[in-house]
Amino acid sequence: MITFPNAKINLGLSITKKRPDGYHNLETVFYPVALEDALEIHTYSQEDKKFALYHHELEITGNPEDNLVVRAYLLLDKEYHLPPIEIHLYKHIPSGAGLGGGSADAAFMLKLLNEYYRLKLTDSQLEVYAATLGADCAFFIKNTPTFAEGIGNIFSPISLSLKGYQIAIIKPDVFVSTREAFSKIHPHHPEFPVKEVIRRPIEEWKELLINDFEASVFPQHPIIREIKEELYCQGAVYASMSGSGSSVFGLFRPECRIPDFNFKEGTFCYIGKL
Ligand SMILES: C[C@@](CO)(OP(=O)(O)O)[C@H](O)COP(=O)(O)OP(=O)(O)OC[C@H]1O[C@@H](n2ccc(N)nc2=O)[C@H](O)[C@@H]1O
Ligand SMILES: Nc1ncnc2c1ncn2[C@@H]1O[C@H](COP(=O)(O)OP(=O)(O)O)[C@@H](O)[C@H]1O
Repeated sequence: MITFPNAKINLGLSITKKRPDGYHNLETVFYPVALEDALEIHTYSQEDKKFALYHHELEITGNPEDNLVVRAYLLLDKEYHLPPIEIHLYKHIPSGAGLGGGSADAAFMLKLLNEYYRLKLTDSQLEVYAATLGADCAFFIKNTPTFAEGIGNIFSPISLSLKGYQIAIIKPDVFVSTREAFSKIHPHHPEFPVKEVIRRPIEEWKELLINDFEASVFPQHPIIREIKEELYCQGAVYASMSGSGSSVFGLFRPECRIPDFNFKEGTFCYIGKL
């Protein structure tokens, strides 16, 4: 059985408070994007080991047992004693991009196992499992535009549709550590709360909708700021870094002709429709 975990972007991201447990409270809108990995599982005939993971295309660092799809499988296996499985992960969403690719893979693995082995878990139950795998992982269970607060795990649905808009996602060949990005933030409540700005016309977002990580990440990696500026030069109605970086997305009106970008070699570029 096969499924297609998709990326997300952050529309606005305010870091409001450092918590006693070291994590931070934040406010953001997660919006799904059709940039997809492919994830396939089969029951494994060789019963001497629990799983075999094969990944294809983009590289993922780390040991197989640390891969989030494996962690998702082992989490459900602990409760439901699943058969051994063979996993094929075709990676198209760049890692460490602020696009939530690892979290999407994990959430889609939970949904896939639920269907394949008829576990009859509800979305709410799947969200509880997903939340243990990563702060933004549970978003991908329902996978609809969502306002997130708390550590990024308390959700309320929002009615926001960007249907018809085009999106460009550009990721330069630089790595931003989420943990390090948080350590450079001075938390504060925003002048214009994300939840309110998002209800305004998209033309107003450029001045009002802010990703707090940009202020700390741009000075260290000027290339990310340059990409954002280029997206505005090319006609984006709104552009921003996603999550803690290092990708930047630009939203373009349906009728806008997106040019062929000419970024440095090693830069990831995706153009699609919302
Ligand atoms: C901050 C966001 C916004 O979208 O960044 P991106 O991952 O998308 O870039 C996400 O919520 C991230 O979610 P996720 O990537 O799952 O975070 P985790 O693995 O749980 O945490 C990585 C590290 O970031 C820090 N962290 C994470 C979330 C949070 N609310 N406060 C934190 O301080 C912690 O130091 C933690 O060890
Ligand atoms: N299935 C997976 N896909 C991508 N990264 C994974 C996966 N499993 C574990 N990881 C690890 O998670 C880290 C963060 O990846 P990812 O979630 O894609 O980035 P981000 O949180 O910036 O959106 C990577 O450095 C990688 O080592």
